[in-house]
Order: sequence, then structure tokens, then C-alpha cells
Amino acid sequence: MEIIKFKGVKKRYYSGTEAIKGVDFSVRKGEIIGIIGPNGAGKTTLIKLILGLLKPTEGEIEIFGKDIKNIKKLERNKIGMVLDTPGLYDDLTIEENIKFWQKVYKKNNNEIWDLIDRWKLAEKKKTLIKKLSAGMRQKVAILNSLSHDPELVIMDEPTSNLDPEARRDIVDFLKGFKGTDKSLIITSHDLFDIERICTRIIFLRKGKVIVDGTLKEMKKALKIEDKVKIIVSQKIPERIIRENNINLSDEKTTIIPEEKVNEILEIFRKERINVKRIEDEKVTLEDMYISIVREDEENVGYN
Ligand SMILES: Nc1ncnc2c1ncn2[C@@H]1O[C@H](COP(=O)(O)OP(=O)(O)OP(=O)(O)O)[C@@H](O)[C@H]1O
Repeated sequence: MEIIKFKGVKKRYYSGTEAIKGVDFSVRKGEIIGIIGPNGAGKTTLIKLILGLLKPTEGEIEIFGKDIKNIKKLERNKIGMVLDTPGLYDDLTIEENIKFWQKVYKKNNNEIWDLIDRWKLAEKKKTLIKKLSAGMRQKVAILNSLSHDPELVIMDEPTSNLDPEARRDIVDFLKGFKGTDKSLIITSHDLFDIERICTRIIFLRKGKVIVDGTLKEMKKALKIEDKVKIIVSQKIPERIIRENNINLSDEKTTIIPEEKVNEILEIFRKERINVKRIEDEKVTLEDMYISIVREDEENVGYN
């Protein structure tokens, strides 16, 4: 079931900036989507359009199978959100903030109270939001977005402001969305986090979707393959390098495509070259990001 559908959506701000320039995509129930792209690509604008906080200048948006213009307030309780401003009441405590939203949406997610313990906020439950650190506020904003057990959660930069331990807590939690029937859409400049959390990537640049697919599909489309690094104990003789077309990254190391590993190991065995270590050189989302940006710059010019 498709829970979000964009058809030819454009968004022009009053300033004249066209932040979204004709975007089509859909999101199915249970998908975990990462929206990535350079600064100013239109990620936040796209998220605000999904949330109905901005109206499209052109095109159609459907949420839960309905035209977004006809979504009633009550149905909004199916959605949770974390935006750049945490949207918390400074003069309420953590507990009061969460209970307030549960009352507004008339729905509870009891897992929230376990998360408060797990995210080390239990002893701050009765502390006013304005007395919390930026990182703690970010955690509460995430808890708030989940407090009414929404079907679709949308988070703009959820791991910004967090120290490494807190970030790990949040990323581990978000990874848990995989395999559930809840849908999650997040934006982040942290590609390592996106890679760990998401099952599909939408790459935006200058208001357009330039890549949309799983990590595997991206790898295939970009023709970049996972590699393996083989490190040997002695210098590989010239003759062996020449005869077998081996590419060296230094005199004792070769990096080769995964499917050539057995062939090269067999050569080394026959030639009595002792293999010291074999390491995976997996293509990361960051590798793909750089490759897409470079290819795009070459094709259309970066301006
Ligand atoms: N309220 C606004 N009024 C006018 N222009 C805006 C407004 N908000 C964003 N823009 C412009 O729209 C374009 C897209 O901005 P947006 O914030 O959606 O990008 P982003 O991908 O989220 O960027 P970042 O990674 O820097 O957060 C930019 O050129 C930005 O300057």
C-alpha cells in the first residue's frame, strides 16, 4: 500500500526560489527512506510538503491514499515528526510534554517510557525542557514524535546535536523500524547513519530526484562494486604482477573485485606467496554520494 505519492510536485517560495522542481515518487508502508543531498537541495522543503506545512505550487500529493488537501486533523495522528525546531513546550517537563501530545492525539505508545529509561532521561522526567541540554531536547523531540504510536514518522536531521553515545542510542532504535509495518523518512548529512537505518535512498539535488533506490540498486546503477583487499607478507615479484595483470596499491597489497578473490588466492598459493590478511572493502553510501555528485557535476555543471 502506498502511503505517500508525489505527482509532478513543484514548490516555489515567495522569494522566487524554486526549491522543488517537479518531483515524482511514492512510499510504501514499511519503507525506511533516507533523503540525502547537498545543502539547499530541497530536503526540508520536501518534508514540509509531505507534512502539509507547505502547499505545492504545482502537482499533487496524496497521503494515506487521499489528496493532502482533504486530510483531516484527526488523521494527522497517524504521523509523527521531528523538525529542525524541536517543537517542545519549554515550561513543561519531559513527562508533561509527552502526556500533552498523547492527550491531543488521543493515543498512547507505552514504549516511550521504556525509551526514556534506555536513553538515560529517567531522572530528568520531571525537569523543565528549558533546563535540558540541546542533545537531551533532541531526544525528547524524538520521543514526542513517537508518543502517539504513529504509522508514519518523518524526521529532519534526527541525529544532529547528539553526542556519540546518544547518537548510537537513537540510530540503534531507528534501525529497529526495519521489518515493522511502520514507515520512516529521515534526512541527514550523516551518510553512515542513513546507510545503517534506511532501506531506500532518495538523492535530491537542486530540487530534483536524481537517484531513487536501494543501496544495492544504487551500486548497480553506478557500476561500483564491492572490493577485497589482499595483503601479502612479501613483495610480489614483477613477473607475477605482469603475467596476472595484478593491480597493486602498494608492493604488498592488491585491491580486487570480489569475484576475482579465489582466482588471485590460487595464483598466490601456486607461487608460494604467503597471504597475511584479507579485508572487505565495501562500497559505502559516502562513496556513492561522491560518485553521484562528481558525475552530476561533469554532466550538467555545478552552479
Ligand atoms: N522559507 C523560505 N523562503 C525562501 N527560500 C527558501 C525558504 N526555505 C528554503 N528556501 C530555499 O529553498 C532551497 C531548498 O532549501 P531546503 O532548506 O529545502 O534545502 P535542504 O536540502 O534541506 O538544505 P540543508 O541541507 O542545508 O538543510 C534553498 O535554496 C533555500 O535557500
